[in-house]
Amino acid sequence: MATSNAHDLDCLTIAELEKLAAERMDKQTRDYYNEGADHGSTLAENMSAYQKYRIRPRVLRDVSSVNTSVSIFDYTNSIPLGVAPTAMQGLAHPDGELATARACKNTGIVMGLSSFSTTSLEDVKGALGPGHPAALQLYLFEEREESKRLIQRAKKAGYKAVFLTVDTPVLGRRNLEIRNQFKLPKHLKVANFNRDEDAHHSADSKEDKKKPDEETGANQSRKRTQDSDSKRTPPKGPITFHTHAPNPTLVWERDIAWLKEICHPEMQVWVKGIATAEDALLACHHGVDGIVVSNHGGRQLNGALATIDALPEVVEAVRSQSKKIPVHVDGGIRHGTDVFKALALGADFVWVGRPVLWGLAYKGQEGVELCLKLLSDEVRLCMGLAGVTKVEDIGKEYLVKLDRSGFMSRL
Ligand SMILES: Cc1cc2nc3c(=O)[nH]c(=O)nc-3n(C[C@H](O)[C@H](O)[C@H](O)COP(=O)(O)O)c2cc1C
Ligand SMILES: CC(C)CC(=O)C(=O)O
Repeated sequence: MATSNAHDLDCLTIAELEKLAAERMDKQTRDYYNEGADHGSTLAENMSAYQKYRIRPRVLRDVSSVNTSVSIFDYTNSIPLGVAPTAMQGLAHPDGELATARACKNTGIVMGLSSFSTTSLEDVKGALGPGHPAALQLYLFEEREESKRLIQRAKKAGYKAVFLTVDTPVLGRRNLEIRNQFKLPKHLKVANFNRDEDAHHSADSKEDKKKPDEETGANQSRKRTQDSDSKRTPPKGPITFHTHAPNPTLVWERDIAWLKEICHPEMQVWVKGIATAEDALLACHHGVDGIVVSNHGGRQLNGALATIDALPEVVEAVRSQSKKIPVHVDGGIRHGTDVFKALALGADFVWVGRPVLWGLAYKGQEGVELCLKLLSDEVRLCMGLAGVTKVEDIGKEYLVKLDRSGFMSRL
């Protein structure tokens, strides 16, 4: 993405974008998008943990030409950053995921699409165009046939990868969502499921196919979480995120093998939601194609470590393996310097969630483009000021870490 001098003078930072978006969203949407699980300490720490690192800039290095691009899925992405999959973007703007897709296309940035999008995966891919890469985030349902159909549709539409979300065996406790009795408004639907075309495949009763009621779903989900294992039954009825996204039965051995069988060779299989070296090694052992270090933007296990703190052990574990797979990270990235720090700590690429939703709520496609442009300009500026002209040259020699007493150490 080329740096341009045209600025939106109302919005020069992601922090300003957050404020502008907050004024434009209704309470239910704002709370759903912005909250973290429980007390929100992991959500806050995802951001604040970046402040433990400072950049060691180098000078007199001819930074007249800075190349911020990286290759992902055989595509030249304009910056080492992608749009993380976030559910139900129709809540932010009537154009929803289509606006995000068009913005990704215009800025040369890969898009992650949530299974629980309010636009179908085919329409989103159509808006991105044939040469533009996308990854489908997957919640692997207990009803395997439903997931299989979704994967096959993604393959047909040209998605490059599925990102299996592994941090959601049960849904984290989001108190505002509970208090607001979150409901998808009637004019929106989870567009990849409960479609007429799916009806002939489904064994559900007629009664089960009535419009999803997310409030009832939330109650069902809470009830299922509280039930003991012996009483737990697979979800029945229409597919809603409260009932179907959490799947407590998933395990490495059976499910990764199943997924690879269905996806390969056309689509890669990644795991999203890794936070430890042990699980990174298991991911390598089970032959996944890539890892996203993530805690779901602090929306699942509150008290879990910040993703930038989990990243080094995951990178070290993956580097100890003979077959290297890419390690990406998301969570708390709000500035180009955060992107630089994550790359310096060994990430190959980063993904951003909420800032994109704020852009969408602010001005639809234009707002998402603004968000991506702000981050892009900041990455370029940071690289130039740190004395780095290529992304692959960003390494740990550019960072120091501050301990609690303010003592700085080289990495
Ligand atoms: C409103 C919202 C919805 C999300 N929906 C999904 C989802 O459907 N699937 C998923 O794997 N992650 C989902 N995520 C998590 C993001 O993919 C990503 O991990 C997280 O937003 C990164 O943190 P950040 O928002 O601080 O950038 C969602 C996050 C938010 C904020
Ligand atoms: C479909 C959902 C579970 C969406 C989600 O991942 C989230 O709200 O964090």
